[in-house]
Parts: sequence; structure tokens; C-alpha cells
Amino acid sequence: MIRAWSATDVRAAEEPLLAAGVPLMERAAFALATTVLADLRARRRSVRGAHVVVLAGAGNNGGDALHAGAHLARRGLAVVAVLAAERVHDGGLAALRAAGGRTVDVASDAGRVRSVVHDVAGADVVLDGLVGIGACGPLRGTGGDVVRALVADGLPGVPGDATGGPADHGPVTGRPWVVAVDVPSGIGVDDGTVPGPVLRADRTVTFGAAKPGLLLPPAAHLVGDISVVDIGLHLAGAPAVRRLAAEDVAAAWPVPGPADHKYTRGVVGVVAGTATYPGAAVLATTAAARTGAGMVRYRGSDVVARAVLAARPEVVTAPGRVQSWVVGPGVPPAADDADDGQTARGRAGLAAARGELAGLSRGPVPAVLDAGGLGLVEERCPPWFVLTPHAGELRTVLRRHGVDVHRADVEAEPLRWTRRAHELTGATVLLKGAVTVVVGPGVVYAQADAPAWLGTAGAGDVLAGILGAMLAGRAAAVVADPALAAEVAAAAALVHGLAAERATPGGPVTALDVADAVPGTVADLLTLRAAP
Ligand SMILES: NC(=O)C1=CN([C@@H]2O[C@H](COP(=O)(O)OP(=O)(O)OC[C@H]3O[C@@H](n4cnc5c(N)ncnc54)[C@H](OP(=O)(O)O)[C@@H]3O)[C@@H](O)[C@H]2O)[C@H](O)CC1
Ligand SMILES: [K+]
Repeated sequence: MIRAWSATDVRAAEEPLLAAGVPLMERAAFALATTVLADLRARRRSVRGAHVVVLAGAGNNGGDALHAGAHLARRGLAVVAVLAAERVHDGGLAALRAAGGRTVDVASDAGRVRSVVHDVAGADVVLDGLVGIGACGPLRGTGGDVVRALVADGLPGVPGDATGGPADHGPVTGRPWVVAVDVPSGIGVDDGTVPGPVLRADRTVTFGAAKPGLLLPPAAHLVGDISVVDIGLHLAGAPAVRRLAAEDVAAAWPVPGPADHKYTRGVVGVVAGTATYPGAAVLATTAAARTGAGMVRYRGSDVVARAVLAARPEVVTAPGRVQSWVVGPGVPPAADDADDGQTARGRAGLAAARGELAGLSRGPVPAVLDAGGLGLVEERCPPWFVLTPHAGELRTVLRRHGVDVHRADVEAEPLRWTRRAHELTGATVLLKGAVTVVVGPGVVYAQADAPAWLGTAGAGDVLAGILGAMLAGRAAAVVADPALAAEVAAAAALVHGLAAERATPGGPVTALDVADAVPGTVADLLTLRAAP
């Protein structure tokens, strides 16, 4: 699991050590230089004579970068520091010069920005030390001018596509390797926004702990590989954002034993699909079944039920006890009357999930509200209800609660609006996207496990089925622990992404391929479990 703490928490953890004279910057700079050398060796034979351009801002972030540049210069690399502020870190500048590094002062002569672009174009490595956790607002001044010029000259980054353009597939060749110092300069350190120009990094070397902006979209698309360097900080409080790793999901997976049966493994009730969109029902039930649900009960019209049974004969259509509900895939918004009665079935399922149907349900159970199910959120939800909107659907949920935002607002500030939807509805909210954001009571997850190929029709139906099965398998615990539904939702996003990775041959993948890849994905996960 990657745990990310806010800039404030990191500074608070640094303070006592700085006060005690612990050389944090030296530790950070040495680790940064070591990482750069390792990356260089991985990409070329010799490091001696390699060209390094250091982009140095005014603060300690620039100090880290300059001191790292000094380490590299002492190892025989050709280092030039671009001074993008009237005054940069004295100690770092002195160390770089003493080690034989060159400097180009662009802060006092903007005309030199062109020469910087030329230097960078021929460099092997660029160290982005313009600004770190002290950033406030979009990257401004000379630093902003330099990044805009570099992006205009073809380096991946922003302006333009907030994700910095398509990912480089394969080894990065023909352009410098960009290493962000602590964070890519100019991202929203605590919220993952991209308010202005940002150079997309191939690697981010972050000190003491990851920061939320490295995990949250859209900034998460600009960070490259994340290397967290231990500089001796002790971060006591709860992290602001978490990212589950495969090992975490494997450790929590409810592997059945001899005493288990379909009801202990979890029965999923699925209200999905209509005569117009029967496929969503097939995808959601297939995904639930293949994720290991003890049983799947399909609720829908006979026409759709026949399609479901043809694809998944193990699904049952009789009503009965369930441990989780999946409501809404392929069901039109509640206002639409061509819903085959699915809105009514969905409402009944959610009432059962709330534990409001005496007799039929034995107390509350978790529920997934997807697509048309999102329109059934009328009153406050318990945290074991998980909404799974994409950005457009989240906008609709927010507007229904009186918050007037546009899809573009949600995409620019996913954490803010997903958190707002959680506050307004009470439900756990999973915002689907290239990076999935999950907000529950006091907890945030950001998962980045899916290949872009997963952006295909029906993928959301499959996620809903996977999530429904995973919630059913831990239903009692999820209802008892308000934050657990968010963890299970993040885990479902990880399984969904890994299944897509397993299913894609390196090219297009269909939603049903992803659902069919779940058993093998779970099997792979279970190989990661520590031996008992
Ligand atoms: N404290 C330590 O010894 C260690 C710190 N670490 C590294 O230091 C940075 C945090 O350093 P800090 O000096 O607090 O802040 P920054 O260097 O990130 O930035 C502050 C300067 O940047 C200017 N600034 C702020 N926002 C912007 C912006 N949007 N565009 C351009 N420039 C910006 C700011 O200018 P002001 O006018 O606002 O003063 C400051 O001059 C941390 O990230 C680490 O890299 C080490 O990790 C550990 C040791
Ligand atoms: K930086």
C-alpha cells in the first residue's frame, strides 16, 4: 500500500528533525542522485559525461536538486543548473559550483529561456526542482515560462492535455529522462489538480512520504514511477490518501474453506439490464459469478433473464436472501418508463439492503448503485452503499443535491467533487476514471491499475459485478465498519484493472474478456499471500 500525507503533515514531521540538525536535505539529495544514476545505467552503458540539466527554483526543493546535481557532477556527469529564481538555495548553488557544475541564470534574463530549451533537448536527464510542497497555485514566473517552453518544444507535459499526452510506450528514447524532485513542479500537492504548466515526469523521487497529489488524478498521470525515499520522518496520523497494492488485496481475500457454502461466500442480487440493454445484465452477473460469489440472483424481465441464463446457467432468478445488491447497470435513469420494471425492482433491492423489508432481508447488506441505480439515491445512504459514477454521472448526482457543476469541473478536481458527493449522500463514492478515486468516511483511495484499453463499453457493468461479489463476501464486516466499503471498492477497482491487464493481448479488450479474466487474476493475487 502507498500511503500519502499532506504537505502540512510532512512539514510537521520534518520540523523536529530539522531542529535537531538532522541533514534531511543532504539525505534527500543523495538519494535523488543515486536514483538518477541507477536510471541512467538502466538506459545507457556509461554515466560519465551524461548531460544533466537541473531546473532550480527558489526554495528547498531547488536546494535538493542543486545538491543532487553536485553529487552527479562529482561523478563526472556534465551538470548545468538553470536558475529560475532571482535567488536560489545558497548551499546547493555553492555545492554545485564547487563540483564543477555550470549555471544559467534565466530569472534575470528571460531571453535565455530559448537556450535552456536547447540545453534540455540535448540532455540525458532533467531534474525538475522548480517547486515542491511549497507550491501555491499554478507554476508561475520564470519557472512557468521554462516549462511552457519545454512543453512547446515537445517534452510531455501541460499545457495541452492535462494528462501530459499519451503515455510513452516502451523505453523513453530520443528525449531527456525527466525526474521530478519530490513532486512534479506545479501540481496540486494535496489534491492532485493541475492548475497550470507541469512537466510530465518519468520518475518522481519523493522524500519522507508520498504526497496525495502523486496518487490523485489528473496530476497522477504526470508523475511517472514513484520512488519514496526514507529520510527518517515519522508520520504519525492517518494518511490523507491510500493506494492499495496487489499484496493488500490478496491478504484480505476471503478464501473459502471446507465449512463454506454459497451463503457464507456471499449471494449477490443483481438488478441490471433491460430488453433494450440486456448485455449489462450478462456482464454484471458474469463478473459477480467469476469473482467468486457464492451465488448470483438475477432480478429482471424474462427476456433478459433468458439471456443471462444462456450465458451463465449458474445464475438463479428466484428471489431470496442476498448478502449484497447490485442495482443499475444497463438500467435507464429512473425517469425513463422503458425500464422493464427495473426501477421498481431496484428500489425494492435497496430497501432490502437498508434492512427495511421485514422478513425478506435479515438486516442491512451492502449495495452497489451504478448507472440507473444512481437515480435511486433519494434519501441519505449508509456508508455500505457504494455509488459508482463516472464524471458525468457524478455531476448529475451533485446537481440532484443542489450543487451546480459541470463534467469538466469534476474532471479537473476529482477528489473535491467525489468527497462532496460522499458528504451529501452519506454513501461511499467510487469515481470511475483512468485513476479511480474512492471516498468513504474519513478515508480516500486512488487506484491506478487499469490499462487505457479498459475504457470500453460494459467495463462499468463488470466493475459493478466484481464489487458486488466482493462486498457480499465480507457483508457483515462492511456493514459493521463504515470505512471498509471504501477499501473493498478500491480493491475491486484493482481487481478490475489487473483483470484487464491479464485479458489484453497488448491491444483492445472487451468487457466480457475482463470478466472472464477475473478467476485467473484472483489466482495470481493469491500467490502473493504470505505463507501461513
Ligand atoms: N526543509 C528541508 O530541509 C527539506 C525540504 N525538502 C525539500 O524542500 C521542499 C519544500 O521546500 P520549501 O522551500 O518549503 O518550498 P518549495 O521549494 O517547494 O517552494 C517554495 C518556493 O517556491 C515558490 N513558489 C511557490 N509556489 C509557486 C508557484 N506556483 N510557482 C512558482 N514558484 C512558486 C515560492 O515563492 P514565494 O514567492 O511564494 O515565496 C518559494 O520561493 C520539498 O518539496 C522538498 O523538495 C526535502 O525533501 C527534505 C528536507
Ligand atoms: K519539483
